[in-house]
Amino acid sequence: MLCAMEGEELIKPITVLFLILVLSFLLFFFRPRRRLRLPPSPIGLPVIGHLHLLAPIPHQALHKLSARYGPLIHLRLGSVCCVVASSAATAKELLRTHDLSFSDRPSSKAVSYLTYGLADFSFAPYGAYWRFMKKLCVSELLGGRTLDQLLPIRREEIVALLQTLHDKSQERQAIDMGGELIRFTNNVISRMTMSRRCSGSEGESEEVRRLVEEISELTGKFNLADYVGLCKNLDLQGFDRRLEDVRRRFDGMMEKILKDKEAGRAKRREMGGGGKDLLDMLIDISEDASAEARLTRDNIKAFVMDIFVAGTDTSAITMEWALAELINHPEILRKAREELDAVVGKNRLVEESDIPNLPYLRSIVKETLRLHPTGPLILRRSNNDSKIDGYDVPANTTVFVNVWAIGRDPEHWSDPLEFYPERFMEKKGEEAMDVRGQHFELIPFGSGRRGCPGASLALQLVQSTVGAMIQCFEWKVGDGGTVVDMAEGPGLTLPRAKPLRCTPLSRLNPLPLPSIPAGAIIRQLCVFDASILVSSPCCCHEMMTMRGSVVCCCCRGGGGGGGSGIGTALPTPSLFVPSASPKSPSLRRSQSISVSTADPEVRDEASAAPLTRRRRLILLRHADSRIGDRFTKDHDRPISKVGRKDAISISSKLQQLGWIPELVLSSDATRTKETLQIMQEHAQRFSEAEVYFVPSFYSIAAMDGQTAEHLQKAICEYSRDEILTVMCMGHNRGWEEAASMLSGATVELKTCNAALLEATGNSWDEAFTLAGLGGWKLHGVVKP
Ligand code: HEM
Repeated sequence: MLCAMEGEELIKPITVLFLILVLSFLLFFFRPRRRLRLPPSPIGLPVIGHLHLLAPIPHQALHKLSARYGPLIHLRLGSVCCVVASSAATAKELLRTHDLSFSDRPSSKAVSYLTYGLADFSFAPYGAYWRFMKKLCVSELLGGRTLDQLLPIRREEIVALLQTLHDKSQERQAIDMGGELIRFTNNVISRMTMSRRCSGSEGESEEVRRLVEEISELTGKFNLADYVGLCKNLDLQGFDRRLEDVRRRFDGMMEKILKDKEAGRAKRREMGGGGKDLLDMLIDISEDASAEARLTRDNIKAFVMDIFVAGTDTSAITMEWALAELINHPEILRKAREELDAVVGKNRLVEESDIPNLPYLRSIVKETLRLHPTGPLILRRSNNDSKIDGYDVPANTTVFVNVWAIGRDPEHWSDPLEFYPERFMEKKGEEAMDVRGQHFELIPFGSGRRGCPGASLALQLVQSTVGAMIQCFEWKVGDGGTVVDMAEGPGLTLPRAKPLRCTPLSRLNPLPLPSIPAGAIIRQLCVFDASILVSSPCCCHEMMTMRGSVVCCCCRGGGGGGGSGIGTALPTPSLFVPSASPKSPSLRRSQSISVSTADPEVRDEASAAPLTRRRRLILLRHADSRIGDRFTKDHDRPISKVGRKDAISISSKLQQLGWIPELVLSSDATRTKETLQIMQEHAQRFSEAEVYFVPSFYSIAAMDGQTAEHLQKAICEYSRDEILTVMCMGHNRGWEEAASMLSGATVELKTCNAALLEATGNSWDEAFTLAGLGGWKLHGVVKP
């Protein structure tokens, strides 16, 4: 009886469990399935889907399809599900509103093989490694500080290019400008990356150039194996053999370069000092056991490949299109030359530091990037299901943003096919339209997390080179033609269908070339090593002390200004310039630096007229706060006793330095409000500022990588052009991340620390546009 009872009791739970399992199984398989609402799509063919619709030039074909089916369309390329965005609004939805969901890139057999299994940066999946590399790119490798240090390389290569053009002009021969410009950008990138040129007698450097061409071709070519499942393991197009050959050659060459580099580093260590290129910085980080992520040898090789592939053709082809447009528009060429003659004159070569005063030249480059974006299709991949414009975009969808089509959208651009730089100068404020991902009707460098980290370098290079070509030469169509053919050819980077052949005629004879002092490159390359910093003509007039001696800090603004390199530093003991990288020992030093307390306006000495205005941004983290009880929300935590003392101290120090804000934008959290209140009570001049509490400052600081852009928007919205000093008060991580991203240095902000940043521009919008990420000058971090 007892046994029977126990048996029954046992059977009951098993039966119930069984029923639950059966029910769950039935519910799962017969659940009402939500039908996906995919974007509109043309009729596809079996197996290949819409592949046949992409010929002959994908971005043009996609543009035609979007004109018929709308700004968001759905395609099936073989077995790969894709969506294509062709309007500013849909691009914004994908790249800003849903940035995180679309922050991966699709991979292909060629990409995966050539990048050592996605060990690079451009195709690395969005995750910890990519974030580490992004930070490194923005703050060091491609940041403002590094770009300044490598300025002499760009200047020297421009001079070499002009000299070549000048020599050829004497022979009155038509030349292949595309070829000259690709050689030029390869030389710049190659010297910045590994201190070698890509032309001349160095055979292996020539090989780099050939390899870059082949890698770009292979990664951009359509491979059936990536799209049609049946062909996955077949090599119908003979790709595999070429991939193996290219990778073997690239790897062999990189191994040799790395070995040479390692030998050179060992020698330099023995002798002390020495310059650093990007490869040195990468090796430093790979050897740093305390680095956030460990860089492997494959990571380094793959990153070098990225920089070459992403950075050379794109910039060269942009310059080629700009020149072609100028030759076809002599009136625009004349106006640009007049601007250059008025601002720069004929006795010296245009410099990067002249660019802020050359709005027409900047507009020409913007107009070129609008009509001829050398990344015509941005490629992303969704990592989860999203809703865009009311349509479903499932996870794992390949996304194309048609930048080329967006730049020609008549909704945003009048006479969109006209080359008309004036459109950026017509209405007040429009001239400052940003090309770096803020205005979605013009996104040649993409936008959001995966936006181009080389945009500042590319703009500096393209603007100054196009400026120099306009300044020094008249241009004629080559081989007897009268108009340059503007047809596009197939390829990832919008190449021209026919090479640009033209004849340069020297306009200034002799060319106003600067004499480059021997050792100038060493001085710039070795800027991390103070022992090699010596006096030499320098652009900036600010000095810093390093290892006891006072030297020019070579901070911003190009060179050739002719100031003496040696001067006297102002004593400002409470300021510390954060190291370029806390990870890399050679970049870890902190130095005292002078802070300009002068009127923040840059003046043309001859006319005493203001040209561009210095704009100062103080990023202040709130003072120390008390841990609240369990009923106090984080937002409402008050500041502590130490915080009070610190707030008083920081207000005195900022006042002493003359960094007094006219506008304060502050988070509305209790601890930031209280910090400001104490500062205002203690230092009268802080209470004269206009104050706005911006609630979003509290939440944005917790979001990964978004604070800098958010601050830019808030400042442009709340500030007026005549306000020259703005203080933004908020929280970490966002505040120190924004200070690092804007300045290109690694900035640490403890509570009540203020980062002092400066950029120039006639408006805040212009200052942000011109400086970009990494281009703000960091004066230092003030501590209580
Ligand atoms: C006119 C010149 C250039 C143009 C038009 C251009 C355009 C672009 C575009 C459209 C993207 C994709 C952005 C996105 O997904 O939102 C990109 C990514 C990238 N660019 Fe550039 N670029 C140029 C120059 C450079 C230079 C000079 C470098 C470096 C030396 C560079 C390095 C990169 C890298 C590493 C990426 C991948 C970023 C990532 O995946 O996170 N680019 N570029």
